[in-house]
Amino acid sequence: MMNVNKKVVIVGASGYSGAELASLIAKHPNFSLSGCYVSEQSLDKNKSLSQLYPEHGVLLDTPLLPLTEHAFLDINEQADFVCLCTDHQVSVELAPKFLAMGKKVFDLSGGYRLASSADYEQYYGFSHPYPHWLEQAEYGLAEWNAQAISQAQLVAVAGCYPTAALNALKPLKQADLLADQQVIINAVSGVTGAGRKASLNTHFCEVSLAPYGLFKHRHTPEISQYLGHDVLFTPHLGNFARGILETIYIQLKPEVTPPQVDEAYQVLADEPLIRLKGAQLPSIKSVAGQPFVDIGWQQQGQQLIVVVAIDNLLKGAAGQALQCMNLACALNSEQGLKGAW
Ligand SMILES: NC(=O)C1=CN([C@@H]2O[C@H](COP(=O)(O)OP(=O)(O)OC[C@H]3O[C@@H](n4cnc5c(N)ncnc54)[C@H](OP(=O)(O)O)[C@@H]3O)[C@@H](O)[C@H]2O)C=CC1
Ligand SMILES: CC(=O)N[C@@H](CCC(=O)OP(=O)(O)O)C(=O)O
Repeated sequence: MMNVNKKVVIVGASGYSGAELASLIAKHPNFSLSGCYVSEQSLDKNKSLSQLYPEHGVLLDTPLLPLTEHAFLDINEQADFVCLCTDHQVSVELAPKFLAMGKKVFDLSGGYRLASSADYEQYYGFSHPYPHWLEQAEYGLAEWNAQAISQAQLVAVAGCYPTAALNALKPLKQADLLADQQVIINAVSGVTGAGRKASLNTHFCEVSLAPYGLFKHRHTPEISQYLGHDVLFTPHLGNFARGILETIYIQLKPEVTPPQVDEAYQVLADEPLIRLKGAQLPSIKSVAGQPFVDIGWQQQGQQLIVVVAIDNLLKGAAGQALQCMNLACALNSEQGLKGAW
């Protein structure tokens, strides 16, 4: 094993993706946690992570520090990598500060994922203040952009729904099997996808199974941009804690045969965190709490239905962020992930 030892800071460590990432870092042979931060006003400041997440026990007996001016000085001195597990606009403002210190930044939000400033206005509701960094950011879709991720100073870790959709669709696009029609993606996410903060939509008594964000969800341009194909994406919130399942409806080009589709997926056959299921269809149960992407498909004539499942907090957030950090250190991207399951 290479002699790598990187000190990692997590900002937003009390949130669902931040705590998951802290737990992965604490167990990783080449990384150590050098600081876990929350906002200056946080109700959780100075609590320990294990107080909030007792399931992690002493492993995360580390304090949640407020991100004060002094904290920035500490981070400048101590950290190699900074992971932002914060809301988009918080990440947009924080990233340039850490980049100016020369840190490598791994942003789990959507703040640096899209190429177009106009898309930020339309889908995120703000005008992007740092187009220079937007241009520099590399998209953190580990299996598809490893070389760029390994060199980048700013990695915009891919979104949860896009991670599932892109791994399911890019093999078909790359093999030129998709007809021109829009691809239709129906997705269901568990409630941890909405983060830890309280809101009426995620209240236990309110959660059911319901669609949201029709035509305007911010993951529509993210999937289209990195697939190079139009998609109609509809997310749903389901009444379970974690996991994403997407059912994807595809019109294939004329004459495309099932063996050609099977062959297209072989591009992912050697990826340690991707499990190709063929005609066996994935479910949330087989991926929840695990770092994998499960992909299954069935074809009838020129219609293809692909079903893909991931855990939103692992492959959809913290697990993929860890893959990107591994790539930045020339480690195997699954280091600290695969052996644990
Ligand atoms: N949950 C998921 O499945 C996924 C989430 N993401 C993205 O990752 C990011 C985090 O998501 P998630 O973990 O769900 O969010 P949470 O709401 O669970 O956590 C947000 C964290 O940010 C902290 N925080 C808020 N404001 C600030 C600030 N100004 N400075 C420092 N820390 C701050 C919060 O603590 P406090 O408010 O107490 O300060 C908390 O620790 C988001 O951008 C989300 O879109 C990406 C993929 C999947
Ligand atoms: C269930 C739920 O609310 N999910 C979130 C998406 C999860 C997420 O955090 O989005 P990013 O991957 O872009 O960061 C949503 O639809 O806004």
